[in-house]
Amino acid sequence: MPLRTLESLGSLAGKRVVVRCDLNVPLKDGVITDDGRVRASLPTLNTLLNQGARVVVVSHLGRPDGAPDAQYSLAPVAQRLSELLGSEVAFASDTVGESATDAVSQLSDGQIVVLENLRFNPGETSKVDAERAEFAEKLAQYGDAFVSDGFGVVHRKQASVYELAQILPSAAGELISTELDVLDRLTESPERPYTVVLGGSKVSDKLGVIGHLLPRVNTLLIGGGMLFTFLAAQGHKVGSSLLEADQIETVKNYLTEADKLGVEIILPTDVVVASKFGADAEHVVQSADAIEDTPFGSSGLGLDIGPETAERFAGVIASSKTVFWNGPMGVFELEPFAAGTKTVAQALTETDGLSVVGGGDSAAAVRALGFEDAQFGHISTGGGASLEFLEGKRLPGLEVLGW
Ligand SMILES: Nc1ncnc2c1ncn2[C@@H]1O[C@H](COP(=O)(O)OP(=O)(O)O)[C@@H](O)[C@H]1O
Ligand SMILES: O=C(OP(=O)(O)O)[C@H](O)COP(=O)(O)O
Repeated sequence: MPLRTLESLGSLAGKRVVVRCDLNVPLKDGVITDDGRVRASLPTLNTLLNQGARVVVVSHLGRPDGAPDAQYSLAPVAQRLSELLGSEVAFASDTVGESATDAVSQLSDGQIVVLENLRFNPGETSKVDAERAEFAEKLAQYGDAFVSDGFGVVHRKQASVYELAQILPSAAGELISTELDVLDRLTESPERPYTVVLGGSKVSDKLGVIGHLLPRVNTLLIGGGMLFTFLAAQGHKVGSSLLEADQIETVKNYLTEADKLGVEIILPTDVVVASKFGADAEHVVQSADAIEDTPFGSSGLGLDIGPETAERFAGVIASSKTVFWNGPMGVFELEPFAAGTKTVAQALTETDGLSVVGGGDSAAAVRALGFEDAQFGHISTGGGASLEFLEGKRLPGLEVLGW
């Protein structure tokens, strides 16, 4: 079934429309360091505002624990949205309380409010269906219709993504439609060789997709926080690096399966090992099979792929016809550990084939390192979401919109 698009909702003039965006932007000391996801939400919001809808924006930011936590407030995001729209954006200091109710009731046609972080409420991410449904009912009181446009969360079965879409007349926004157009090209008949580059820190989330990706790709390049579980699976010690010890057996199976399928999984041969997590840490380039043999011993932690690995990855990317990349190769936010991510990004900009970068931090990384969006085939706002899409999974946030 085709995805229900905005047009299916008819004219929304004068109607209250709840819009689920993914405004989960990186923040440093309360300042947005990359506003890509806010910009990506503009087409749908402008379409609705121009129609004269009363727009109620909901989003999560970070992973707070189901209770208010000032460091995850959406207030700076509402401010940035106002600057980008060039008009006033109201902000409610709660999600379904008095402030939200007042702010929504005061909206006139063509006006917009951002409600506080959805994940300040335990119902949003609850594992109990009835709790999510109850929270969705509360959100539904603010809308006559629902537009789902947070592509980065369509793989999450959460109240504002799934249950809310079942309560109100609902459709996908323009961002979701655009994202799916590009990602469809990667799933239907990707030009080969097809390479997927994986890194980042959401290791347990993303290790799970590898099994499903293996039959679809020619080569997998593994960097970022994910690489240490692979090294451990090969029997190497990884010091204090990020490690998912309970995934080691699964990773061993991936390595065997890849052999059977003739898929190459390329692991780093060298790693940048640091004395601690910080920009001022001492650091050395070390062979990936001897991470603990540095002056930092078992307290050393791998924070980037090494230069030999980065060059090897760049070579594979250059000779690929389709490349999808999710997850920075290292802690790019700290200058000493940004080189691997930069080399990989540069290689993607130089490939003749289709290059797609996915993920909030990956997109932020390429921009922070000085690349332009136009140098890539597509920059997706969703990392986990696009990976799960590419592995052929049914995504709850899309299924509920008819897909
Ligand atoms: N070796 C590493 N150890 C710890 N964190 C890492 C490492 N490599 C990359 N990261 C971190 O991964 C984070 C991004 O991961 P993730 O959220 O999975 O990516 P995305 O948002 O693009 O999907 C970045 O903040 C980066 O600092
Ligand atoms: O940043 C996000 O995903 P991504 O890091 O996979 O791109 C989305 O906002 C989803 O956030 P979540 O992984 O906390 O559900």
